[in-house]
Amino acid sequence: MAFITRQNIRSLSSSAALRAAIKHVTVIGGGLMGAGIAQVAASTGHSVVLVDTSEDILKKSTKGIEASLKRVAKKKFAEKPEDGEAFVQKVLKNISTSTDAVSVVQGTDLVVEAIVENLKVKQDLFGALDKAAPEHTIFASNTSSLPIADIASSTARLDRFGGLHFFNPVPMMKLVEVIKAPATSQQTFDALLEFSKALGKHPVSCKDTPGFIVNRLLVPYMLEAVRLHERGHGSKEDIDVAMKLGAGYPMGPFELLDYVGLDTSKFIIDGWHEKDPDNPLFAPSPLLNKLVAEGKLGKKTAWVRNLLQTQNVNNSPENT
Ligand SMILES: CC(=O)CC(=O)SCCNC(=O)CCNC(=O)[C@H](O)C(C)(C)COP(=O)(O)OP(=O)(O)OC[C@H]1O[C@@H](n2cnc3c(N)ncnc32)[C@H](O)[C@@H]1OP(=O)(O)O
Ligand SMILES: NC(=O)C1=CN([C@@H]2O[C@H](COP(=O)(O)OP(=O)(O)OC[C@H]3O[C@@H](n4cnc5c(N)ncnc54)[C@H](O)[C@@H]3O)[C@@H](O)[C@H]2O)C=CC1
Repeated sequence: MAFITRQNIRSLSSSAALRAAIKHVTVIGGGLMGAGIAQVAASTGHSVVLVDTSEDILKKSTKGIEASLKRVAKKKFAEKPEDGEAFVQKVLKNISTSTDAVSVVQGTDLVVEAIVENLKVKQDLFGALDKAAPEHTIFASNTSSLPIADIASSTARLDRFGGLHFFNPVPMMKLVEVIKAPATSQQTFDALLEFSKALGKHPVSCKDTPGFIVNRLLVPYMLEAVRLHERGHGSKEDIDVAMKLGAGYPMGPFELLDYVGLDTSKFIIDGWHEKDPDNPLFAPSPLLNKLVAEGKLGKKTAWVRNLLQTQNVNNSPENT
């Protein structure tokens, strides 16, 4: 039985205040991860603005969110499909889109960045947002592999900057790694933990170390599978089947690389290799490099091709 003490009341009310504090969320990057984060935040009653670089991308992101919500609704409201449709429409109403990050952050409590895995690009974005966002706004990066402290260094709000690392597909994966960089305040860290719980996720606390917990283990494993194949020790199909049936993983390493994105996986491994060139776990893979150079990025390739086609149509003389 829990006794109500003054300390309990204090901690309950401060956690309720933190939960209440994050109402409006700006998600930057409407790709694989950003669309999922926006969907989950909107599904849990947050008001969300999703930002990307073009209206075409945002249209695709919104379509993807709608399709994913329908999958969720199909299960959640199996008995009452009409409630499922109402749920989808209600969640979509919580999401608006913009191509102007600087103007939308002016009224936001939390920025979650999920753009390309490149330190300079992330720093430039946060540097610009820092000047426009209110004092209380917390900044968080969904980076897979970059130090949060390095990204935060482009801002003057080191205490209000942390990591929120979600997993793909965001609507299905329960984990969020919450990263406390050396300068992240306890209040910010607690607010990020509370926010993750408010999304229905299970947060774990991480230090600001390369790959945090999951990717420090998962990325070397996926790359070792590629090397195993490059050495001629197994076909891609057999390696995938072996890890699914022999180790109980839901996807084999090649399926997972395809799912995460070959470009993102390459950004991660190249960045770590640059910092720690003697570590054989971080050795670049010729096969991965070749596929990325050919524009074969995995599951997202069809999405990107589709988008380029749409842009070509929109830019064609008939449409101008
Ligand atoms: C790189 C990084 O920084 C970090 C990372 O993210 S690493 C990657 C981490 N992710 C993983 O390891 C994913 C491993 N894979 C899995 O867990 C599972 O394969 C999976 C959840 C993705 C799919 O599950 P599955 O049973 O294999 O396949 P599938 O039959 O397609 O899906 C089952 C149900 O999940 C749900 N689902 C799957 N993806 C969904 C999505 N994007 N949105 C909504 N629902 C989804 C649906 O309800 C689906 O049922 P329907 O087909 O009826 O719609
Ligand atoms: N793919 C994965 O499985 C996971 C990726 N991540 C991380 O999440 C981040 C995003 O990854 P993905 O969603 O996979 O990438 P993605 O390539 O699918 O999407 C990135 C999106 O950001 C947009 N973008 C780029 N620069 C921008 C800018 N300056 N302003 C606004 N939008 C911009 C792009 O147009 C694109 O739509 C990366 O840091 C990645 O490491 C984290 C967890 C899992």
